[in-house]
Amino acid sequence: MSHAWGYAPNNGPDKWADNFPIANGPRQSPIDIVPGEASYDAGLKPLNLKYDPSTCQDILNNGHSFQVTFLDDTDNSTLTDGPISGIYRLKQFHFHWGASDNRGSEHTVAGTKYPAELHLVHWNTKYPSFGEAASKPDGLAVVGVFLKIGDENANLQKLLDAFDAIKAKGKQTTFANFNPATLLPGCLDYWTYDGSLTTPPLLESVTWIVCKEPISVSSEQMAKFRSLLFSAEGEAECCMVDNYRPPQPLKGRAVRASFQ
Ligand SMILES: NS(=O)(=O)c1ccc(C(=O)NCC(=O)NCCc2c[nH]cn2)cc1
Ligand SMILES: [Cu+2]
Ligand SMILES: [Zn+2]
Repeated sequence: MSHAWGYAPNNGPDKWADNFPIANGPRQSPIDIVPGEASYDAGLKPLNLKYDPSTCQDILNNGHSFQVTFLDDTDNSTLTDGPISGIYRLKQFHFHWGASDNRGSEHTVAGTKYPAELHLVHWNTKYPSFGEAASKPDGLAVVGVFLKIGDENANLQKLLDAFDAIKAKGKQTTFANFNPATLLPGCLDYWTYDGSLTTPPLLESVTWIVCKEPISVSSEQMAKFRSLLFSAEGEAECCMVDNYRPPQPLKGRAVRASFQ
């Protein structure tokens, strides 16, 4: 799928409003999460994530991230409870990362940037499909998990081992029996707020659920993320790095915490 938008100076986040005016909308993502300004909500339930590895389909380089896509025609891999009502199905997960370890996440915590951020994308089954749900205010729920430099992450390594087959934009390969739950932190305390997709079309349909606890990634593993390309085969090679949108104005939104 070809795009005009990207992360370069000529087509990056500061230019997206030209073709997607919602970029300046009232509920844009990501945001800077300020823990001291989040309000504890005792009514928030624990996250209930139930993933079936057999729904894992393939891994692809879509030209702005790499994505693992799931079969979403059954309720085998779902998100329930947490801040949402009803059943949301897992569609895909992907990451955002930086050119160096000091940046890369989309959400920030009191101004702190992490080297990468995982997004697990789910859609509300009250709607017939992901595409339909993506245009509804309660259509999507994305679980965000920060990556922090530390021990090598063996579960993450399973993804990185597939990178040689998806180095360039448009490359895709079968990727079976991966359990995304292995990428979740031990503690599922979270912040939640109403937001949007962080890439065009920037639709304001996302209930964001950002985990407080990061997972680990080694610096060598981060270097492997940066070996992917924004460019397609035959094009001038352009490393896939800094594929993150910076924090957007809160515009009066409340950020709730599931923990005290
Ligand atoms: N970062 S994030 O807020 O979690 C997020 C951003 C975009 C999408 C999305 O779904 N984006 C449109 C779309 O329909 N994507 C499929 C077609 C496509 C375009 N480019 C690659 N695949 C999903 C999650
Ligand atoms: Cu795309
Ligand atoms: Zn994302």
